[in-house]
Amino acid sequence: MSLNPRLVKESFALVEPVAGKAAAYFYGRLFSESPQLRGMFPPAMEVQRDRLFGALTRIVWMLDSPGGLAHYLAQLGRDHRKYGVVAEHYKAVGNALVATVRHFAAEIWNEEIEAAWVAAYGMASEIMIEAAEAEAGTTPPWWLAEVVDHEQRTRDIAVITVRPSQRLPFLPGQYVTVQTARWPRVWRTFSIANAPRKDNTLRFHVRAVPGGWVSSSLVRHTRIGDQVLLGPPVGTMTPVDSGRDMLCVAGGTGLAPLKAIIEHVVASGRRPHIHLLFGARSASELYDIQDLVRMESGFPWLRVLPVVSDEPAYDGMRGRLPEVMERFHSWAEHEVYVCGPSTMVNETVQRLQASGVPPARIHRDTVQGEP
Ligand SMILES: NC(=O)C1=CN([C@@H]2O[C@H](COP(=O)(O)OP(=O)(O)OC[C@H]3O[C@@H](n4cnc5c(N)ncnc54)[C@H](O)[C@@H]3O)[C@@H](O)[C@H]2O)C=CC1
Repeated sequence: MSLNPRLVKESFALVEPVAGKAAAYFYGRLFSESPQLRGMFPPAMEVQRDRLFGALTRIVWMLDSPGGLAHYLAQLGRDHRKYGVVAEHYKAVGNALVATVRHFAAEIWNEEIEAAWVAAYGMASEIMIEAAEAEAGTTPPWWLAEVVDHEQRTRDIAVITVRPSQRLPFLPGQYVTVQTARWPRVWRTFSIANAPRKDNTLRFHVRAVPGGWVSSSLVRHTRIGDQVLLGPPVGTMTPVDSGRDMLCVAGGTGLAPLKAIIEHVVASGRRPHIHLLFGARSASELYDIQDLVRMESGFPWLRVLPVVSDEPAYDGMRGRLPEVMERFHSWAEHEVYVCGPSTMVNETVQRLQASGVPPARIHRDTVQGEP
């Protein structure tokens, strides 16, 4: 059996347009064949279904770039330790996955395509299992952390500081999954908003989104002294030490990882010029501006530029972030970091590329928020 990315992609193209149905079919197969696995998943499966497809789509489209894929799969494998996943569970998942693609790509299905899927899944699961096993014994599958600070910055946004009971090593710009006592087995991702600290604390910028179980629980129902669980750090938007000046474009709580990156650069002793565009819908939503102004006054090479999009009376820089960004000089020589709502990130990245910033100097990450 050999890897055949073309056959996998061609058959997956028939599944993608019916992603919702396919995910439901997949979990139906999985739980009917292995009912003991149901308890590992949250009671409500909607977000889980989207995640499955998000990950699967990413894997399928990355099959031609083995280096990036292996890195992604290794992170995924390490992250899955927190669910209690062990090697034998992968077989059940593989069977359900192949059955699902066979069902939805029935019109073109043949032995060759089946072999391509079995080979691709075998390769992917092997990398995930090996990465997970390599960490067993040295790194915990998840960390217990105590909430040591909870600042309500707006009605919906809180800045929360936690201290894990064991050291949690991470790189500035990475994110972790968080589980609260209120919603067992429901994990949501949040970026760590600080560079690694001696006291081992981590900060999160959390907006309670409508229908967001974990975010609402963190913003509205969590108090100092409460405990949360954290998954291992993941993400590839980390600072590049190229010596170039930097542009950071932050939409709302997408500020979190960019603040960690800036904190890291400031502490490194390097002196690049950093422009931080921090966008919010209204002035009152510029929830971290005081902290940022403090950072700016301690590091003269940092310029914080608050931008407000939806408040005509705002007495400062107004407009949509991707457009405001273009009012300045060219960013073609900068290292650029972008984070926020996905539509904002996509448009910002497109405009940067169109204006001549090479893709390799544009750094972004795809963090899945709630709901
Ligand atoms: N909390 C965290 O740790 C992290 C959050 N994120 C993501 O960041 C986002 C933050 O959301 P909110 O704070 O609710 O932001 P928001 O909806 O309040 O918007 C923040 C800024 O982005 C701009 N914006 C929003 N949609 C836009 C669009 N379609 N085109 C151009 N500009 C647009 C707004 O004008 C505003 O300046 C979420 O999608 C979240 O998943 C990403 C990484 C980490």
